[in-house]
Amino acid sequence: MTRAIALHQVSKAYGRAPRAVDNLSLSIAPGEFVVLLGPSGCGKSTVLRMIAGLEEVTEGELLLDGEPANHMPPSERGMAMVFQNFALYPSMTNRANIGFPLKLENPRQDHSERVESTARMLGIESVLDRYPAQLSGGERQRVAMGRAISRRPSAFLMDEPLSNLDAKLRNHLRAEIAQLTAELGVTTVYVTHDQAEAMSLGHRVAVMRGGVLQQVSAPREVYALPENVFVAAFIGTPRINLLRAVVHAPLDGRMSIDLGRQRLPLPEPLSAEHQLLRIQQGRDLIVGLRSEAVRIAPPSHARPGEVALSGVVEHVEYQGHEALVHLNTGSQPAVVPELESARPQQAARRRRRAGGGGTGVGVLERLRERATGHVGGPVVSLDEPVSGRQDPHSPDRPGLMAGDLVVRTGPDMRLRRGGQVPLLVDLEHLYVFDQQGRRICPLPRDVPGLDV
Ligand SMILES: Nc1ncnc2c1ncn2[C@@H]1O[C@H](COP(=O)(O)OP(=O)(O)OP(=O)(O)O)[C@@H](O)[C@H]1O
Repeated sequence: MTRAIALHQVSKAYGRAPRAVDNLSLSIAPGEFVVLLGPSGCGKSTVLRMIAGLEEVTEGELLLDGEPANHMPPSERGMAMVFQNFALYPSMTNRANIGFPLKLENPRQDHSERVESTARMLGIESVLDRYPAQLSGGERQRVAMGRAISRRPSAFLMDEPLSNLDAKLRNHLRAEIAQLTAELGVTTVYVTHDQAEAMSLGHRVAVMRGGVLQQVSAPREVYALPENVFVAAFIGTPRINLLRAVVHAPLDGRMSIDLGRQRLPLPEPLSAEHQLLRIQQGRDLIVGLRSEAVRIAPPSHARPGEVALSGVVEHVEYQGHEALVHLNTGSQPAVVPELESARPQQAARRRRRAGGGGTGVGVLERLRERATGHVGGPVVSLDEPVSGRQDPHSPDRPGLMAGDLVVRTGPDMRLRRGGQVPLLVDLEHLYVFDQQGRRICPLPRDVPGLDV
């Protein structure tokens, strides 16, 4: 039988260090495939190990099929773990490795039929009588999976099972894991720091940072409706363009978003969501534009909802099937590591107590200051501002950086470095994040009293 797994406000502390997992709540339905995604050290494996019973829960409650399970011994949980390092017994044949858990459970029974049907499922019948050292990495990981499956566990817990394999094999095994877990219908919790893997495998993806759960949603939703700037920046390749911005809302004129040297005029009549941006007037905000929201085309080609910008070509990355064009639009990129606190609510309260929160101090300074005592620390290796590298096209505006926007084009578009190109921005795909890095446009679902 497959299991429901629920964590209620679960925390894990190792000694006096900041909590490795902080107040995490997550309910996983029987048969569901949930991926825990986040940068190294964010607490993913610790969550998995608490579910397995290999790590004690410091605070909060773990429920298995609705029953409290904080103190249930691992062997009674009926779960199987698959790790990154295959951990097979080198002196046993692969057949004996797969059959080992069955033998432990029931030493007198003949398990050969179960071992062979498991091997068939994984396409490794022909290597059963070899030893692990005689296998390729992919075959070894299949044997490790076979060992986990053979006992017909009620849940699979997989900790980066593919990260030791080369890219081609990883893609191949990824598809196999998806198929296998779907066929078996077993609840699966899968840990990875690879967003592409998470997006392709999970029914839902749980994004963590600094021990704190940031968002749990279906893959499409984490991409299309990231709850904060950290999730927006962690999911998607190339990374979302994040630019510092200010809303400009004159009483007698058209509302626009000021990106530094250029403005994005909001289409009229204003949508309800764009209307609400009026209250943000004058505050430091962050605009998010995924590469598919911007295209290189003249204003005369604008479709409804598209507005014109321009940019200077800094660099073109050819990728074969497409090219990524790095442009300078005269705006200032927002720096992600300090942008979003792992605990936005607490951080906001602290700032209010300190009497801050106005518009006098730059958002980056405040966020950087907040990040100093932060459990997560610097967690993403995203672009830092390059000191001393100023916009060569705007000598009167020191501090502006080159290459603030990345746009996708077909591989054949001829672009000259330093040349000016016209851009069209699709405002349907515009994200706006507030000073705490929370998404405010499109509106979050949980805004009380608002129905737009
Ligand atoms: N046994 C332990 N004792 C002390 N600290 C630990 C222990 N295990 C993990 N930690 C700390 O807890 C935090 C979370 O670690 P964890 O292994 O869960 O992260 P992770 O997201 O799985 O990282 P990775 O992707 O690198 O495996 C880290 O700061 C780590 O150093």
